[in-house]
Amino acid sequence: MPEIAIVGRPNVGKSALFNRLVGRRIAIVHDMPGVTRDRIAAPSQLTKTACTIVDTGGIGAMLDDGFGAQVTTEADIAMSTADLILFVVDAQDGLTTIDQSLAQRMRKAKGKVQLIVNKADNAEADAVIGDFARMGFGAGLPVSAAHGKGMQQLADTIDGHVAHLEQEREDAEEKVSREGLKIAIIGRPNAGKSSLTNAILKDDRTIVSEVAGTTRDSIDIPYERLGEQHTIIDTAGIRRRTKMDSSVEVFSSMRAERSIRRADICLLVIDVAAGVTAQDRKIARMVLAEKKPCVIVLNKFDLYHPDGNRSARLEEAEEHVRKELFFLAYAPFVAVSAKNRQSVGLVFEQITYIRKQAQNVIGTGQLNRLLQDSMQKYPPQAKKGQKRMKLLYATTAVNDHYTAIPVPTYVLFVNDKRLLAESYEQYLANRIREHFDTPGVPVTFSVRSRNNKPSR
Ligand SMILES: Nc1nc2c(ncn2[C@@H]2O[C@H](COP(=O)(O)OP(=O)(O)OP(=O)(O)O)[C@@H](O)[C@H]2O)c(=O)[nH]1
Ligand SMILES: Nc1nc2c(ncn2[C@@H]2O[C@H](COP(=O)(O)OP(=O)(O)OP(=O)(O)O)[C@@H](O)[C@H]2O)c(=O)[nH]1
Repeated sequence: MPEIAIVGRPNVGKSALFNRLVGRRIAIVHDMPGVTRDRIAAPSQLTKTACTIVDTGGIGAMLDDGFGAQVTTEADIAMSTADLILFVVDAQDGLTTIDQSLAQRMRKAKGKVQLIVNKADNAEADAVIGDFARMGFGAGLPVSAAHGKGMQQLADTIDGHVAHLEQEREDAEEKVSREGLKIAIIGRPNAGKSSLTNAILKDDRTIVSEVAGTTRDSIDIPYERLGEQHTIIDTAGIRRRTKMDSSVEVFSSMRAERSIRRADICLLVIDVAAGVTAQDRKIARMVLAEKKPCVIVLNKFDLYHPDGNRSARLEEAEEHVRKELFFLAYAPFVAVSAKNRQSVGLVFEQITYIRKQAQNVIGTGQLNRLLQDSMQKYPPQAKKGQKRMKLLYATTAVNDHYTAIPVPTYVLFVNDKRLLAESYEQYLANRIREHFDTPGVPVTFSVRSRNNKPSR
């Protein structure tokens, strides 16, 4: 559901406006540290379209170092999470320096900022409205939350914006259904990528050969499966030329990288008979770096201790692969024999399951509760002489454009990101994984604090 955030310095009337929009009379108090979205977000009652109104006021209160920092943090949260920001100023106070610094901060999100001039109760107030235009967000919409003035125009503005978003989403969905799921088949030369592609397509459109790196080029193969559109990106090796022998691996990893970027999901083909090699690890790291959904395909399983019992072999193979590719722990794996077209259906079972589970994006309220709860159970350790890491607020940012498999980034707003240890981040990631079953999709964080620019 689209999110409309109300941002502004203290006392401009954010709560009053919030209450108007959500149809509540009583003011909401923000006296709890670590307020979660539940207490400050509510469905809009005034608009035609369904959306959530979020009052950011109070989120930054935990910072206890002045409302300047508080308001800035709230604006940052709104910018990274909201679909539309209602930037509220006070017609009776006129333009203040805090308004101006907020404006400065929000300039990069200009397209989604709507200036609201509140407390425009009467004609006198209208006189100062022109001043606010200096901030660069237009003249602003004059309203009076206290008297209910301008509420219809405000509702119309929000509706207009939501309709625009809806159109964008529909266009993107249409594109996805047209193009289908883009599946990159990657792996080192000779792992069996072409064989897997053929097994999937059940014909011999690509040439399979005994020599490493024989396939001509990476190719996009559109095809339909059970009424669903897919595109297979077959990242084949390169033509083997004698003088190029030593660079075969370099070229193939460049190709792999390009394919990974374009894909919605990667099938990382491992020649299980040969074991995980340095090049497999390199390609796996590319998948992780691009934050792509992934299934590990253990190919040539027919050659892996063929006489042993299947489940024991599988267990052993899994142990090896998990150990070698520990950083790709989110990726489920399947053992197949592409050449014999064995178990190839399992690959699609995984893809379908991943796709289905990925549609359940965690709600902000749930996420905040889970993380606060996790932090209470096992609080972050403070190093000597250092502050303890505090989580102000967490939210989920799904990659901007609609994709077949959305990959969320968990945005954590903390007091100081330098206090967040990698092991602690891992702990939080594991908690998320435990509670929200999204196999095949990486759990990644973007950690922000007011002292530092976002870097992760
Ligand atoms: N005259 C007038 N007063 C208003 C209007 N809207 C809000 N107020 C008053 O302004 C004061 C602050 O309103 P709030 O809604 O609490 O402001 P806020 O921005 O949420 O404040 P913080 O919670 O401190 O961030 C209250 O005394 C409101 O009654 C308005 O449209 N006109
Ligand atoms: N035993 C066995 N051999 C396989 C299997 N899959 C592929 N192979 C063989 O492995 C070799 C390489 O297979 P390809 O599909 O050409 O591998 P590729 O990854 O596309 O190779 P490049 O084009 O070099 O990147 C061929 O000889 C295949 O017959 C399998 O499941 N079992």
